[in-house]
Amino acid sequence: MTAKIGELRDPIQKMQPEEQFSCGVVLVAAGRGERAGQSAEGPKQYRRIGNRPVIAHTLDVFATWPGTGPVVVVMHPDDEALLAAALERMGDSLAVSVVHGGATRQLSVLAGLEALARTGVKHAMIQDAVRPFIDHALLDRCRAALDGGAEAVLPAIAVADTLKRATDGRIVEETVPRGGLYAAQTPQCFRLEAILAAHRAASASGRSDFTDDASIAEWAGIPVVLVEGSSDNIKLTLQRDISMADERLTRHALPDVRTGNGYDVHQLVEGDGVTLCGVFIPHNRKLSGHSDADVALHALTDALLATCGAGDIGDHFPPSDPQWKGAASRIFLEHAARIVRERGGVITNADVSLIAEAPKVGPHRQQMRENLAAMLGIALDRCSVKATTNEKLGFVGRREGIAAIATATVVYVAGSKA
Ligand SMILES: Nc1ccn([C@@H]2O[C@H](COP(=O)(O)OP(=O)(O)OP(=O)(O)O)[C@@H](O)[C@H]2O)c(=O)n1
Ligand SMILES: C[C@](O)(CO)[C@H](O)COP(=O)(O)O
Repeated sequence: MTAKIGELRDPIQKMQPEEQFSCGVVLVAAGRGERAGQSAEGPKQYRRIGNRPVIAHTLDVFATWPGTGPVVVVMHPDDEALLAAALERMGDSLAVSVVHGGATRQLSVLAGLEALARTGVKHAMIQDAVRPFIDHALLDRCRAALDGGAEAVLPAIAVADTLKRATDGRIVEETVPRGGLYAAQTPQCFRLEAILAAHRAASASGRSDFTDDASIAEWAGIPVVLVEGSSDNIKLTLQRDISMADERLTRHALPDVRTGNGYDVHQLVEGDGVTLCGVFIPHNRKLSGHSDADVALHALTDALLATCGAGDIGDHFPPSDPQWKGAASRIFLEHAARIVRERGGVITNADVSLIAEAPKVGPHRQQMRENLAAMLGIALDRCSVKATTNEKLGFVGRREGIAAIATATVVYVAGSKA
């Protein structure tokens, strides 16, 4: 993703034609994170949790949510390099622009809203960069309230602790009844025109100390509707919040191991040999197909694509396309491996079973495994080729065709785009 200060791409380009919802995001990230303390990685929004900057996790949630329109990131002028590095792996799924923030959160939000207003979107979600644990269900609840006509939507959770008021933080004065009290979260969502007018008015009247945007709406007389927040949606405020977030994403995260399977069959016709796992084996038949009909590589290509929901071989290489006539099937497998890697996948195993009465696979097995290892760029002991006859049963038994079954195992790294 490349974004320059002030640059903003057309927000509508991301929208489906039939989609009425047009909502941009203001992501405030211009704070100094003083309560969290100093760090070599920069202010808290750039600290690494789960091996990625906090802000990248937050942006990821919007990048994968279908309602997201243009995003304005509000940054501190000193953080240009930190932000550029954080955005580096985001890909092109978001239309991001960047503006400079102000001395308080309120002023930063105003700068973001002014930029977002230039895109023409109807709604704005205002989000703290330091709340990386928002989720799609929460965004859906906010969207439903906006779709229902709300001018201002506040995700919040009912206060669960008993509340005390104390004079100097040491001597309790009273217990505050907690009924009807809620802890405010972000994203706080608004009809853009309404919240921008409220923010401008607040600023013009000399106020710059509102700690959230719902309170500016309240101040301006805009009714604020509550939706259920999420107890996971904490704001990373102190060092211990950052440590806990890192622990949650790194140490306790299950490895994202995925398997995909693939199956393919090609007919045997008169010919002089078959190609299996890239090895040509002389034979009195050949496999018929649009490409070189390497049934093993086709099954493995499908298995790899299945680990990241990337469709099947026919989606990428339509049999109707003349350029694939007679093509070497390694092109298909290498393409699938590239897609997996681009999405953060590490291929850890490739297993192919061939089902054929003839020719004999055994003498070629080692070469086939070496071919797979080279095509996938992985170690030989992660590649397996097996063969069996079909005990003379069915179409394989009648030597009318050869079938292949493949299983791919891929580990996707935390924060990958798969
Ligand atoms: N002048 C400011 C202050 C805050 N924020 C942003 O508002 C969000 C919530 O603010 P907070 O947690 O208070 O962050 P900081 O102001 O950075 O923290 P601190 O008060 O500890 O310095 C953060 O994403 C922060 O980057 C901002 O964009 N501009
Ligand atoms: C906007 C906010 O995250 C809602 O809870 C919060 O008000 C930010 O507060 P801070 O004073 O900037 O930490």
